[in-house]
Amino acid sequence: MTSAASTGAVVLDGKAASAAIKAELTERVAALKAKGITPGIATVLVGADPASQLYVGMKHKQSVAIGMNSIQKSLPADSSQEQVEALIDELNADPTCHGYIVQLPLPKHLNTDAILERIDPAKDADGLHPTNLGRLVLNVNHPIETPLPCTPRGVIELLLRNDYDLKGKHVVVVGRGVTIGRSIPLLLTRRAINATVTLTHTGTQDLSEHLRRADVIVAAAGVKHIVKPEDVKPGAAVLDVGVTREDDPEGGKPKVFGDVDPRVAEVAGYLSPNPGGVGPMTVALLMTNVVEAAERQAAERQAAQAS
Ligand SMILES: Nc1nc2c(c(=O)[nH]1)N[C@@H](CN(C=O)c1ccc(C(=O)N[C@@H](CCC(=O)O)C(=O)O)cc1)CN2
Repeated sequence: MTSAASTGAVVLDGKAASAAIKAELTERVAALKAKGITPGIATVLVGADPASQLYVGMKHKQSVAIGMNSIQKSLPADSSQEQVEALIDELNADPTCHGYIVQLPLPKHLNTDAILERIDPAKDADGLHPTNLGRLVLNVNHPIETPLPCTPRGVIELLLRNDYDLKGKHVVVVGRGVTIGRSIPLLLTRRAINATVTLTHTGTQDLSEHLRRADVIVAAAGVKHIVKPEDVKPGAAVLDVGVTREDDPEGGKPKVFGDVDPRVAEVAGYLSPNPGGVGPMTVALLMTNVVEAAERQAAERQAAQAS
């Protein structure tokens, strides 16, 4: 655990936590390989959005580094719904692929919901298939543990790996997107965690008042610096998840901003940097979801052989 030298806030270092997860996964992948199963992860990228290309590239590189088989599928931006769905069918049928994601956002002409719904729920590495989200709502983990959305899982893992106890804490989530805002309250309120959650969004009245009551803030609205230092209770844990890209008027690289004003470091007790906080955890938990899918397959194979 490190403190930001000038502020005293504990830095929730996502690079360090994800490195620890990847070291653990490397051993689990080796154990699967010893049983004749190489966990396979696939990504589907439609179009050439630079940020999506970066994220898909990171997923591929890190999966290979821990010994997984990585399959990268790309389609042009003007692909039809049928072409994307045909690729989904191909991955559903591919026995070397244990889990995969469709990189979001998709080009606007495509029906994202229909594409996500076509993914085999057992291979849904993002945990965004309606069956898996429904199982999360119902809190059912039998006969299998449902794949959970990666960023919410990453936020919680980042806190737990920094010995932050969420039990009884009041968490205010900002943002109502399905990848984080809508799903993280369901995880935080599980009995094993026992936090209490307020879900806010850009339409919330008196957002500052809600934020000031929070022990933990998860900022995932995608609005540059929506969380200001005066909104944060001294000592609170603040996790910066949102990303806003602004073009450089001078033609340089786009500038990247988080949802949290950097001056929050002067007030917060714990702060996840952005970059270097929740982003690396998302990738680590994605790989975890796929390794878990391969482990389930290994267990099923063993059970079939025993019977
Ligand atoms: N199908 C999905 N699409 C998207 C998801 C997702 O979980 N599933 N989340 C985001 C993008 N994302 C993963 O896909 C993602 C975002 C950021 C990072 C990350 O590690 N960022 C680095 C900074 C990288 C840089 O800009 O140089 C960091 O925070 O340190 C990983 C994954 C939207 N789409």
